[in-house]
Amino acid sequence: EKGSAPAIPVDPRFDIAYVTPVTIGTPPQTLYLDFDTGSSDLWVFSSHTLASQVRGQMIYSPEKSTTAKLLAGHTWSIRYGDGSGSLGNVYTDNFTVGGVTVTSQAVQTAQQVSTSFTSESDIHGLVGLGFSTLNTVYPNGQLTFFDNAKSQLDSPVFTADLKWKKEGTYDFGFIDETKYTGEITYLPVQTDPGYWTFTSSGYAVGDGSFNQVSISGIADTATSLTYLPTAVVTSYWRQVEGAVNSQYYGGYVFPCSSKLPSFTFGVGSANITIPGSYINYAQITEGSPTCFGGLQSSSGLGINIWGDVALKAAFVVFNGGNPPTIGWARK
Ligand SMILES: Cc1nn(C)c(C)c1CC(=O)Nc1ccccn1
Repeated sequence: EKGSAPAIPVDPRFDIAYVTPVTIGTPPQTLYLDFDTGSSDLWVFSSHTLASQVRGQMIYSPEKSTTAKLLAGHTWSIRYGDGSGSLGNVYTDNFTVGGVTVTSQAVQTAQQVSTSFTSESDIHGLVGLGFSTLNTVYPNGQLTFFDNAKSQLDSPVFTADLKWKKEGTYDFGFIDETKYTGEITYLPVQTDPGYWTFTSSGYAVGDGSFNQVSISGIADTATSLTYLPTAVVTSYWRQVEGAVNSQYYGGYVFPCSSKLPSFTFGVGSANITIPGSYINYAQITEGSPTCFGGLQSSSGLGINIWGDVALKAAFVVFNGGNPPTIGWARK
């Protein structure tokens, strides 16, 4: 079995996130969810979510699904690294993405969500694609959609082909050779504590020399920006006239009129180049001449994060085989 589903940019002015249509239950209820390789909970806005915290999101109503079953005595509560979070109860139900159906998927219904989720009406929940060890359901942790689907997939993989301000795809169970150029370079994955953690072999700014330095970080499809060590990020922004690391805005900002250099990162003996345009993330406010950078320092996060700004420059294979590996190709 294999499947394909679109990764649609939320607010194509700047790619805050990407959402993918899924159906849950019988008859099928459609929601648009943010697929997240940086977490492992599948949670949705629901008929249980506090009305004051719902603002236009589609919701899943288990009481309207003949195949929904309450997972009695189970609750969940998740806190993301950016401080956002949600919590609630758990059902199992039929869950379909791009034609691939898992018949008894744990669907975590939100009773409460934090303000950043309430304010993003285009995101109706998350599908965790990290390792199931990170799942927060208590007292028994639940499996991700990918872990449940793996055995029925032609190959135990999924791929991310995210695009700059355009619709991309998530493929499940196969590798689409038409989606990339050259070869895929596979790297080992550290699965503890449960992220897709890999080590990049270095970086270059623009057409500058390559700095061979190991950078261990997570591939995170639900994080908009890319957060790397301060030394790397300062050497990048030093090349941009007028760029400053603003306490006020919480990161590097620069004149929107700047022509940004590209950023190249090593994957084994190969490399991926992020065009400068992808690193011009957004104006700080509508119409402002000051823009916020897509490449920011990871100091204070305790982890380096290869978020959408980096991922959208590549074709990425999340290989759930034994052992798991992560594949990178140019496109
Ligand atoms: C900003 C940040 N710090 N740390 C440690 C991490 C892991 C992040 C990224 C993050 O929180 N991503 C996120 C937020 C909401 C929903 C899904 N993913």
